[in-house]
Amino acid sequence: MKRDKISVVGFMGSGKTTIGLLLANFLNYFFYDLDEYIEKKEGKSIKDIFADYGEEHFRNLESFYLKELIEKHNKIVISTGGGIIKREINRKLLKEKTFVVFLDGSFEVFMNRLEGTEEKDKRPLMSLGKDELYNLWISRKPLYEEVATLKINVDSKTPYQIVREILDFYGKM
Ligand SMILES: Nc1ncnc2c1ncn2[C@@H]1O[C@H](COP(=O)(O)OP(=O)(O)OP(=O)(O)O)[C@@H](O)[C@H]1O
Ligand SMILES: O=C(O)C1=C[C@@H](O)[C@@H](O)[C@H](O)C1
Ligand SMILES: [Mg+2]
Repeated sequence: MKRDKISVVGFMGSGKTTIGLLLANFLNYFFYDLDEYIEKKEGKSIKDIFADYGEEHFRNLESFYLKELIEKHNKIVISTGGGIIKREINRKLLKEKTFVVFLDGSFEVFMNRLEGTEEKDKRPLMSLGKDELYNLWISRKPLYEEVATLKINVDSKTPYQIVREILDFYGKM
């Protein structure tokens, strides 16, 4: 059961959406990006959800829709939002029900990859100062590690190389 559900976790800009989609295509699994799923289900952008109802409300939606996706589907890849590991209930669910890929790497690389992309403006937390964002990454890193079935360093690797590594490991499980 657990093998049929893959989740991708990591900080903003680590490549969750890119890698998750490519991985799903290789495996012929369904693909869901949790951020996009929430926006579609709620008919509102994440930025507007944060602005109108606050982060706590967004976190409630995030937990609700994560559970819904995991319960509803098999043969699925879910790319999560960067803050999914904040809540213990999400970490427990991810660990118990999915094969979790943590996209690790350097903060500078993540920030450079987001620079100049549309994604940057879509993420309310990207308006935090660089020091605050860095501290957020440092405080979250152990939580990503706690849930990870597989940790991959994504610095200086193409998306194809990363997916190949995941598939190599996944095939051996
Ligand atoms: N391995 C890689 N090498 C080079 N560029 C990459 C790599 N992975 C992702 N990118 C690029 O980096 C940017 C961020 O990637 P992506 O949107 O997949 O990250 P994310 O983790 O989903 O971010 P967010 O948390 O903001 O949703 C995109 O422009 C993407 O094309
Ligand atoms: O790192 C975070 O806390 C977030 C990351 C994004 O993927 C979105 O889920 C949202 O902007 C919050
Ligand atoms: Mg994304």
